[in-house]
Amino acid sequence: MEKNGDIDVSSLTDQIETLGTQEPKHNSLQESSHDVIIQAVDDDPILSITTFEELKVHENLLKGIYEMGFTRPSKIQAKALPLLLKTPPQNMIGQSQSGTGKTAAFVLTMLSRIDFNLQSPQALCLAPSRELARQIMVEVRKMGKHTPVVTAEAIRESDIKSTVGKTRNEEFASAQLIVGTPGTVYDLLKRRIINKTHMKIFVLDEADNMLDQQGLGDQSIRIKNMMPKDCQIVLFSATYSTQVRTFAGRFAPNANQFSLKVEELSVKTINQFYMDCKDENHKFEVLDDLYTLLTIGQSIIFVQKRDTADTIARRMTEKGHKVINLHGGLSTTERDEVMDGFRRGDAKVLITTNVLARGIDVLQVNLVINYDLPLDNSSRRPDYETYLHRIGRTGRFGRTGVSINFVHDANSWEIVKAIENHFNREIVKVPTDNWDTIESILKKEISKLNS
Ligand SMILES: Nc1ncnc2c1ncn2[C@@H]1O[C@H](COP(=O)(O)OP(=O)(O)OP(=O)(O)O)[C@@H](O)[C@H]1O
Repeated sequence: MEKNGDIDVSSLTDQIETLGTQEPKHNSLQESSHDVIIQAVDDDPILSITTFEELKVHENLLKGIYEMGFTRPSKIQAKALPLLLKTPPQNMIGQSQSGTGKTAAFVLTMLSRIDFNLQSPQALCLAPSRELARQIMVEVRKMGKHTPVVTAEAIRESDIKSTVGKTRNEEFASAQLIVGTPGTVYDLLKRRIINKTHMKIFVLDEADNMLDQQGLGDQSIRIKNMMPKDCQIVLFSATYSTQVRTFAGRFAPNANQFSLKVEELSVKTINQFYMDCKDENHKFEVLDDLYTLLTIGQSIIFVQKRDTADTIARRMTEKGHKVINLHGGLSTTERDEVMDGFRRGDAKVLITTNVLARGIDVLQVNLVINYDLPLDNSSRRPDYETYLHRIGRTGRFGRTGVSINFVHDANSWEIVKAIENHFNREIVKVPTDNWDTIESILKKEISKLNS
C-alpha cells in the first residue's frame, strides 16, 4: 500500500477538509423536496411560516434566535412551530431528518410557554445521553439569553463538586426549564426535588429511543405519568419504527404528526461508502492508513462496544494518531472533558459507542466511520435507526459529509446491503488498497453531490 508522500492526496484532502466548512447552499433545507406527511388534529389549513416574526413570540426570544445566526426557519421549524405554539397547546409527534433544526423548534416552544414570574419548573425536556442534554441546554441558554429564564440540568452530578452557591435542591426549586436524562429526572421527581405541579410542556428528544421498551421507555412513561393532565407533550426524532410510532400515538394522544417515508429519511448531502476489509485486524490497518493518508477535518469513529473503543484508541495512539475516546464507562467528569475538548476542536478524532450516535451536533464533523456496523443487541440484525443517527453526525443543516462503513466478512457485507435496500440509497464501494482509486471515487461521488 502506498503511504503518504508516495501519492498526492492533497486534492482529496482539500475536498474532505472543505466539506466540513462548506456552508449549506442558500435555503437548501427549505427547498428540499422531502415529502413530509402531516396530520393535524384540527381542520385548520396547515400554516407554514417563512420568517420567525410571524410566530409572534416575544421580541427577546427573537433577539436570541437572530443572535444564534438563524435568519429564517428550516422546513420543519416553518411547519411545526405554528402548531407547537398554538393556544390551547396541542401535542406533537414530529419527524425530520438529522441536522434539520428540531432542537430549536422545541426549545423555542418551551421558552415561549414559561411564565417568568413563576419560580417553579414549567418545561421539562428529556434526552438519552448527558452529552445531548448538555448540548440542548446550551441552545436553551443561547435562545433564552435575553429572557430571565432560570434553568437546571438534571444529569448525573459531575465528580467535581460545583463551587457555585446553590445546593441541588435550591437549584431545582427555582428552575423554570429543566433538561435532563431520564434516570436522574425520575429520581429528582420521586424525591420531590423537582416540583411537577406547574409543568406545562414535556419534551422527549430522540423520542423513539426514549420510548423504546428495551431501554429508556419505562422511565419515560413513569415520568410522563407524573406530569399534570393538561401538560403539552412533544416528541421529536429523525426515526420512528412502526411499533414505536403506534406507542408514541398513545403516549402523546391527539397529536399533530409529521412523518417521513423511509426513502426520504437519509440526508442527501451525506455520501455513503463502504470498504471491504479482509478481517478484523485488516479493519484496523485500513483505519490507520485512512488517517495517515488523508487529512480529515473532524471525524467520529463508531464501534459497538466500550472495550473496542478503548482498544482502538490505544492502538491508534500507539500509531501516532491523536485521538480521544468517549463511552459510558468513563466518569462524568471525563465525559464532559472529552466532549468539551472535541467541540473546541482540540481533538480531531473521536472514537465512541452508540452513546453519541444521536443528536450530537458538531458542525465541523465531515467524516463518520462505522468501524463496527450498528447491530440490534438482541436480534443481531441491522439497527437501521442507529445507522441513520450515526451518519447524521455529519452533513448537518445542509452541509456535505462523508460516511464510511467497514465490512470484514459475509455477515457485515449483508448488513451493508440490507441498509442500502432499507433506505434505497446506494452505498458505494471504495477499495482498501489503492489510494489513487479511493481518491478518485470519493471525489467523483462528492462532485456529483455538489453539482
Ligand atoms: N433556522 C436555522 N438557521 C440556521 N441554522 C439552524 C437553524 N435551526 C437550526 N440550525 C442549526 O442546525 C444544526 C442542526 O440542528 P439540530 O441539532 O437541532 O438538528 P436536529 O434536527 O435536532 O438533528 P438530530 O436529528 O441529529 O438530533 C445546529 O447547529 C443548529 O444550530
